[in-house]
Amino acid sequence: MLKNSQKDTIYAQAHEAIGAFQFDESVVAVFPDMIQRSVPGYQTILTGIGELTKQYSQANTKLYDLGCSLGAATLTMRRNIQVEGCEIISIDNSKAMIQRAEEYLHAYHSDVPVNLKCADMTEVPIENASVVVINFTLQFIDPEQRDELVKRIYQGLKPGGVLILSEKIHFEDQAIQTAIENMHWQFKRANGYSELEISQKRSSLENVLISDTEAQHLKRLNNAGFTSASIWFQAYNFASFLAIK
Ligand SMILES: Nc1ncnc2c1ncn2[C@@H]1O[C@H](C[S@+](CC[C@H]([NH3+])C(=O)[O-])CC(=O)[O-])[C@@H](O)[C@H]1O
Ligand SMILES: O=C(O)C(=O)Cc1ccccc1
Repeated sequence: MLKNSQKDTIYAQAHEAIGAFQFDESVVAVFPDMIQRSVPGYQTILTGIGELTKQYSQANTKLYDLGCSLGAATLTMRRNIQVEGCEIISIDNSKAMIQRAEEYLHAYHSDVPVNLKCADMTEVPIENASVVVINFTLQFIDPEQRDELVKRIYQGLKPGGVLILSEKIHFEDQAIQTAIENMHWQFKRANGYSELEISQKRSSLENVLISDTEAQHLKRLNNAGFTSASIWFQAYNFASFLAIK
């Protein structure tokens, strides 16, 4: 039986001390609601991942969803593969996420095999890949490990393969940062989050979600070997990059 997703009220009550944000069972239970109400453009990005999968998946290759959570990107990739012999490898290091993702993915039939694994994405080999998706997860990886991971992805991609990387970003210019961060908080208020919920979640993400700027991302992609790389979608401080090998 597929469990229904619940409304996110995790930070609705006042807490004396706010612990570091974790992808545990309580977050898993509310995750679809949480991400939808917190990330502007999330649905549009999933649609774009489907379109790019249609364009760039190559026959007899692997597609990766690194930091898959409940498998939302995996599902849209799986629906859009139109070539033979593909396999999707979906990785998350939260056991609670992977268990629930199994239920979601088995709820729909598909001929494309999905290999769901509970593992650290920095330790998973990437090989014979046509499409690699990292949808809002590089931001949770130790900044010192990011360059190496993106390099390994470049090396594991076939010529003509793509990396789709979505991230919360910040801005070098403090006035721009303040303006755009305020727009994000306004988006959350409009989606029913209270001031208390917004500020407590913000504290819990400190030192957990460590964002880069657009320039840092593009430099990392270029240094890894990608000569074609650009933002293809942005809503406030949430951006998605496309890098083509
Ligand atoms: N080292 C790691 N290795 C593997 N997974 C990790 C690691 N660190 C964190 N995670 C996992 O990365 C996911 C990030 S959520 C991705 C949304 C999804 N992509 C979506 O399209 O719905 C984004 C967000 O919550 O902002 C969580 O499930 C973590 O357990
Ligand atoms: O909620 C936020 O402020 C975010 O930055 C996005 C987010 C969404 C889901 C889990 C963690 C962070």
